[in-house]
Amino acid sequence: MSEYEKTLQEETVYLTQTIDLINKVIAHETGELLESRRKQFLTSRREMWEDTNPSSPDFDRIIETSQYLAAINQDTLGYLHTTKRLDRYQRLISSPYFGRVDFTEDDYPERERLYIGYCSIIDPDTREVCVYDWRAPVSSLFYSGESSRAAYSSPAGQILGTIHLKRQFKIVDSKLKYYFDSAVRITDEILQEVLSRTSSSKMRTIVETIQREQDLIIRDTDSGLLLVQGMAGSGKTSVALHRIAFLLYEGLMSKLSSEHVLIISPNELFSSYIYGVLPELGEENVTQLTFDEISSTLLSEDIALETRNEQLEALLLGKPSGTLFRREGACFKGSKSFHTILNRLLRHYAHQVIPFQDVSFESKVLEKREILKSRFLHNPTAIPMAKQLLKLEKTILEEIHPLRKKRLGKLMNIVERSEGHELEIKTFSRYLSLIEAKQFVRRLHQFTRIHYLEIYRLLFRQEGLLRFLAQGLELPENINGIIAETNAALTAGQAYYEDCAPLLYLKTRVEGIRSYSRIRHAVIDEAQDYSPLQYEVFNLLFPNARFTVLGDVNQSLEKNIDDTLYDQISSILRKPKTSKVLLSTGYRSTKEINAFAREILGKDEQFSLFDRCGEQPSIRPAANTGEKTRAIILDIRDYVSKGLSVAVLCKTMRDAEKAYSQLNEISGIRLIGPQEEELGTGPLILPSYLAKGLEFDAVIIYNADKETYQSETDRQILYVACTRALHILRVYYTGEGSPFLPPHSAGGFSSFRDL
Ligand SMILES: Nc1ncnc2c1ncn2[C@@H]1O[C@H](COP(=O)(O)OP(=O)(O)OP(=O)(O)O)[C@@H](O)[C@H]1O
Repeated sequence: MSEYEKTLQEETVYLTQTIDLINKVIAHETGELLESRRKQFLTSRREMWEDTNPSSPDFDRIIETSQYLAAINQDTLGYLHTTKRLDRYQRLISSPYFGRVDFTEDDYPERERLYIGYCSIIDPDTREVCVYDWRAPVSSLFYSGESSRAAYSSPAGQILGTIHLKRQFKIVDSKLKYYFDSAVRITDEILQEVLSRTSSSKMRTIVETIQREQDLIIRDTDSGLLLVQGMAGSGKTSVALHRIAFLLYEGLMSKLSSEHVLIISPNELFSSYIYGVLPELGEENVTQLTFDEISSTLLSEDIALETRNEQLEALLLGKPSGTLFRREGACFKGSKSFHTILNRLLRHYAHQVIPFQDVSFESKVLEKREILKSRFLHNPTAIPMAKQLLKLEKTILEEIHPLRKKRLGKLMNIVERSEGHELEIKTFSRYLSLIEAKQFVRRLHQFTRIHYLEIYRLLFRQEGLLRFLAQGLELPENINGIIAETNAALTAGQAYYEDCAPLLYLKTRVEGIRSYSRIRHAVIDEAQDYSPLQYEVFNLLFPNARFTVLGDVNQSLEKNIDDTLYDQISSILRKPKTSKVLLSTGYRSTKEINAFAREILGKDEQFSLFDRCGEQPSIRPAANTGEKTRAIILDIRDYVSKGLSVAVLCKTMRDAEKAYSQLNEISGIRLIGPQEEELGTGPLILPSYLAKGLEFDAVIIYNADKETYQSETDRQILYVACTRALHILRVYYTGEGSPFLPPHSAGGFSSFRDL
């Protein structure tokens, strides 16, 4: 028997013991715990019905019943918690762990064998840990370490020691298929195997093959702001989700739970794509919101909003020169300069625009306008403007309340003396008093009621105001056009997507929004899609949160940005400890696809290519649309027959609709638009911006011609589209190809004509 077979046998014995143990735990929990929880739960219910009369209107009884209800809720939660845990154990039986580390702690002679799995398994009799949760401090030894000397942080401090072995297992249906050993670094073999699988419409967990640089991000607990720049497919989203699972596990002590965590996601398709990951990691799902959803919740009562997808369609359609003005406007309204202008606008509004007036009652001045204004402006407690004015209003109304009573007496005298109301002196006097009060309140509201939307409108409506507030700042070349166009849209009751952030900023500053103050950790994925002003909004909306911000400056769709983005984010979010990490290995695509995408980008980026080889991407010029359509149909049918997921990616929705009209004879093919929330199965046609963050076994670029992909931002869109492919990439065009496509000969990429 070889050494390998001997070890395999030994490990099989440990596996059998572990499975027996899981069965013992299940039996223990089912038999004793579950039964006692069930009994407890039934007893509480029975007691409630016997001891109380729930239909009684008696107040004491209601309190009594609610106490019972609280107890029942507690018992129900306990019962559900146990059934959930049992569910997890049942699933663990098929694969209880995936790794092992042998470690000797300094000053202790014993060599410990630590098995690592999705969750801890503890012997209920001996309390011995047989499998450690991958998030436990000691499990970090499995993922980290370049040398045999290693350390992990425990509640008691740093534990130093020596790693003797790292072993990875492939266990399927409770059977040990094989294992790999390495001295210090977990090997690539299992990662190779995982990455060569076909994709599905749902994201998978990566617990078994988390790489060292990813693990450092997942386990970072110090940073108030963690910034991650990572190339396409480097695992940013996966790492973000595993980090949430880790923080929730860690947070058991600090009471961080799923309702305190929020993911800002690029669109609903993406949200549904990642929806299953946290439950698979044994955690509750956390709230996911798109920027559109935040805007809609907070602004849509006041104004009709353009969505991000609508904005992208408008920007991407047509020639870049045709949309220059809109692009300039969008860039300006998201800029740091515009943030300064908004701050100046608020100050200007408070000092110059709010029409403070003398408050008089019965022709006697009670409050001078100068005094009111100065009380408002010298407000040491940073209460938002609108709230402060409401406070002022309340004080004034309280002040005139006794005066109104006196005034009613006077009015009654007047009415009594006048003719025609002898029989209704009291009623008529009250009526007159009410009219006077209404007039008074209306006058008061002229300076105590302000609205963020009016403030924003003023910026574009009042001639010269924006230029006045922009003194010392650089304005876009087409500023007059931008002002006129924005004014027209706002007057028509519409806001462009790029106006949503300024409106949210003003609303939050003016009214003070508390809706998201419970959030203690915010994860922002696709960080490059947000402007500096949007980050200012995040900062205001989530004042109590730490942030994990992940992005790729090369995947911006409508603007050119660079690494300085992260410096800007850091200076906006201003957290005590900020860390920046780079992920430079792409795991999604084959080496060939990654190399192809890198050529499209044309930058000398520090990418390292993970060594998973596959078919060369092929560039396929076609003589005409008919030839192209026939070739694509053949491709799709071939991939579908092999069980691969396929996406035809176009630049815009309009292009996608055209492609669909030509390819709709393929059975089950679907056109995915912005309203779609699920990817489902079967071949798909969609614009690249909706495919952001997603992946497919085979990607077909529908029309990579010179006309469609010509600007620098088009280059990035093409890069995003190509990097969605795991195994196969085919790029079609008619006419002249985009200048960004790698030359066939240089890249060694096969061409349709050469085949
Ligand atoms: N350590 C890993 N082990 C196994 N698979 C991994 C690992 N890291 C990443 N992957 C896989 O690589 C693919 C890309 O991951 P992910 O979507 O998280 O990357 P990303 O950086 O967010 O990509 P993009 O920026 O292109 O949206 C996924 O299929 C993911 O499962």
